[in-house]
Amino acid sequence: MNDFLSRLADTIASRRPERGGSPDASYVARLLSKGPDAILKKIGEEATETVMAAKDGVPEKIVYETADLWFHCLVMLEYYGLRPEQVVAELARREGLSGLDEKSSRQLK
Ligand SMILES: N=c1c2ncn([C@@H]3O[C@H](COP(=O)(O)OP(=O)(O)OP(=O)(O)O)[C@@H](O)[C@H]3O)c2ncn1[C@@H]1O[C@H](COP(=O)(O)O)[C@@H](O)[C@H]1O
Repeated sequence: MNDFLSRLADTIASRRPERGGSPDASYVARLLSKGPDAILKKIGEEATETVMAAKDGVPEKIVYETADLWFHCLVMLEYYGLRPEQVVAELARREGLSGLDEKSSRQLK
């Protein structure tokens, strides 16, 4: 999975206008060239569509909308010069740490 996300992130990075991505030929180039407000608006829309799909409970719709959401998050990460490997590394750092334990340690601080 990590390999695929890395490859997709590389494709997205290659669509940066300064790397020759053309807004006429590429959805990603078009979205990157519109800037952060347009990218973040798409994430908001896709998050809402994911929630609605989950409420409907149709597995294919949940997978489809979650893919749209993840994809647009990858575009957002690229816009800010970040990589999916960094998100996976953060999840890996949390592996085995109960969310409840983490929350109570924060409340002690
Ligand atoms: N995985 C995706 C992917 N998932 C979703 N989308 C596009 O994201 C858009 C989702 O927006 P909506 O569903 O809201 O549809 P819409 O109403 O047409 O969108 P808007 O006009 O509102 O932006 C659609 O145009 C989808 O085609 C994607 N576009 C590209 N990719 C990947 O990115 C690569 C590079 O794409 P290009 O930059 O277009 O070459 C592709 O080879 C794919 O691997």
